[in-house]
Amino acid sequence: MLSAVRRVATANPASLMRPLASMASSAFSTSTYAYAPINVKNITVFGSGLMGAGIVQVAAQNNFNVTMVDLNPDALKKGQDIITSSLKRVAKKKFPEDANQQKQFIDKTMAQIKTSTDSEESSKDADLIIEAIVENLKTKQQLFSMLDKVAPEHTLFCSNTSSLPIAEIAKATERTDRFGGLHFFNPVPQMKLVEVIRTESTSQDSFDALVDVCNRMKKTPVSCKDTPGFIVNRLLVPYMMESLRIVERGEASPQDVDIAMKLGAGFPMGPFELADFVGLDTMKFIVDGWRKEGKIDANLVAPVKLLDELVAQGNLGRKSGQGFYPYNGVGGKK
Ligand SMILES: CCCCCCCCCCCCC[C@H](O)CC(=O)SCCNC(=O)CCNC(=O)[C@H](O)C(C)(C)COP(=O)(O)OP(=O)(O)OC[C@H]1O[C@@H](n2cnc3c(N)ncnc32)[C@H](O)[C@@H]1OP(=O)(O)O
Ligand SMILES: NC(=O)c1ccc[n+]([C@@H]2O[C@H](COP(=O)([O-])OP(=O)(O)OC[C@H]3O[C@@H](n4cnc5c(N)ncnc54)[C@H](O)[C@@H]3O)[C@@H](O)[C@H]2O)c1
Repeated sequence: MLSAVRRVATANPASLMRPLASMASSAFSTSTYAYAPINVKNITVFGSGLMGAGIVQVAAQNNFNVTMVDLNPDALKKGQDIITSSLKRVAKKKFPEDANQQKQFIDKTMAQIKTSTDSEESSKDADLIIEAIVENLKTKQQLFSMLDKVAPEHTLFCSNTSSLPIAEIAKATERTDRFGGLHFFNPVPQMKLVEVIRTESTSQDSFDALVDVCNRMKKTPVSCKDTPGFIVNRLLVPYMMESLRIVERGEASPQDVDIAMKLGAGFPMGPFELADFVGLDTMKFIVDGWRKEGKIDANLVAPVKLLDELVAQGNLGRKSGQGFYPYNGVGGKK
């Protein structure tokens, strides 16, 4: 086994997944598809917020037919604004001297995207449904339980959850073999990584189809078991919580902690800038959820007043204009 792992470790990322996937299958049930493996073309994304909008954009940029669903037209408009603002940056890089080409690129990408508040209508032609709604287990379970009754039998279901057990979300459906996790990173258009999570019920064909979608989105997929925080967040949560405690103990300011981690550890953002970027509400959902679940050292996720107070005041970071730092209307730092 070890020599096999060493052998694949030198392979390029795309092929790395297949050997890992086959090795991983020894740790998971290899129940075969009840339905023919599918070539995903139509993707429906639930949630048009920070992450849902980014996932929709990247899918549309890579020629998937995409439907973006949220609760109301205002939320959908916010998602569309996130996408157009990002596409302008991407277009300027792709066609630096050609405003006409930039406009064509943006218009073509936006034409691939449908928006809707009708969950049932938006699911009936989906090959893959990706959920990126609020980080709340009950809400996610309610959504998938409803979708399981209206989506085609072959449709794959995925959650973009940062911290919730995929198996817990999946158990609200009758398609646990066609259910996995696709954990994208923020900002989705810029971050190459996607964590592909399989539960003990995810079939090999479903897992392979999800890896294929990541590759077609020009992402670099890694495989992980359905464990708290998967890979990145399992390491990120303790680091960010200890950053909070450094400030809570009066040992350093958020600004100096951020500067220290950027200049001392080479991070692109310090922990407080990152928390404002991700959203303090999402952060609190994650930490409170892990404390309740009790699967990791309770000290790592003990409550910190500073975070709880900011969220209680509605200071959620960039998305609300104020978090650890103040922001102007478009989410940039003042
Ligand atoms: C302290 C509180 C503790 C609370 C405790 C709770 C703990 C919980 C922790 C878990 C959180 C989990 C969240 C989630 O599950 C997992 C994640 O997503 S973690 C976040 C991962 N992302 C990052 O770490 C981002 C790090 N930051 C960066 O990479 C960069 O800062 C940036 C965001 C890319 C911005 O880069 P800058 O250099 O600052 O600014 P630029 O504007 O120049 O951008 C650089 C480059 O990127 C392109 N770009 C940026 N944003 C976009 C976009 N939205 N769309 C398209 N392109 C974008 C930009 O055009 C530039 O391109 P270039 O010119 O360089 O080619
Ligand atoms: N923010 C990040 O950096 C980040 C990164 C990776 C993963 N995630 C995960 O992605 C998910 C979304 O996070 P976000 O930051 O995009 O949140 P967000 O608050 O920006 O967006 C959530 C969206 O979901 C919508 N929504 C809520 N309930 C819904 C429902 N029943 N049907 C349809 N839409 C619904 C909301 O209206 C909102 O527009 C969470 O599970 C989070 O853990 C977040």
